[in-house]
Amino acid sequence: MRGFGERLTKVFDRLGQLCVGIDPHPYLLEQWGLPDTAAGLREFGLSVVAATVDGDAGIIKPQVAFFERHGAAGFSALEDVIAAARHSGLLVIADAKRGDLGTSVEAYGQAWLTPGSPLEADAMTISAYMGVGSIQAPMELAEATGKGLFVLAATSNPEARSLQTARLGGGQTVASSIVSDVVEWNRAQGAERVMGSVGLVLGATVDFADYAIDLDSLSGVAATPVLAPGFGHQGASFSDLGRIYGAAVGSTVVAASRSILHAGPDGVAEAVAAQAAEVRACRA
Ligand SMILES: O=C(O)c1cc(=O)[nH]c(=O)n1[C@@H]1O[C@H](COP(=O)(O)O)[C@@H](O)[C@H]1O
Repeated sequence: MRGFGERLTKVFDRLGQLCVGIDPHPYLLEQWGLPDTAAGLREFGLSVVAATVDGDAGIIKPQVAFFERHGAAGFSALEDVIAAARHSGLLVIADAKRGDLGTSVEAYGQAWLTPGSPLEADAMTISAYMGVGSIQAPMELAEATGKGLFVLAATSNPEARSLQTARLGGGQTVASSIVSDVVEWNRAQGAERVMGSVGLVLGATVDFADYAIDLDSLSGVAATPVLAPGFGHQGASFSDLGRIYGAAVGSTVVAASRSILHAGPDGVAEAVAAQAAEVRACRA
């Protein structure tokens, strides 16, 4: 069985590093001429999946919260969107940002990472702010099922800064302690891997020096993948990819949602194609 890190490497090689976010904000639905209902979200999501395939990008990231607003019908729409994406060969990162402990977080992991489950994705976002040890069960599940996780470390929202740069007893920042635990996990799973399956969320709007995050530690054997939101609407530019991510740029999933989706139903495939090409060019 191929691990998530290996599958991600293959997508990077084939199509590049752009990840298209599926964030069906009510204002976007209106702009797209769709109702803010589960049916509207289904149509929106399926259109973005088709545009991602047409625009030659390989990864999508549905924002679960927008679907959850519509309860069971919203989850049913999300199941259809994820299934269509996976059927088209896209890698799906469920942006669920779940965080819990013990058997509860284990169940969240099972919901998104178990092969054959209704919401089966390729990876999910997860919070370790109850301690990295609290997400041990989904980390083990991801390894066992060939799935991936992206653990929130230095998030793109400015209000996270004071918490995530706080220093622990040993002097490490909270964010850098999450980074080192995850890097260690990937190395412990086997040095023969090009890329590990447990990644980190490191926002593109963040100054990692301020967070005392050592980007060099993410590269090398069993590199730690990075999920990088913050481009476009939140202010970061693809042209700064190398400056922002340094040694980790080769293992970075470059995520953009509103800056693509605002192109509307008629322009979204073109917007995906343009941004995917721009990311490839910045990495060339
Ligand atoms: O986990 C995420 O994807 C995430 C982490 C983070 O630090 N910042 C962040 O913006 N995100 C998500 O990335 C998406 C950003 O959307 P845009 O700002 O429209 O590109 C939203 O779905 C956010 O919830």
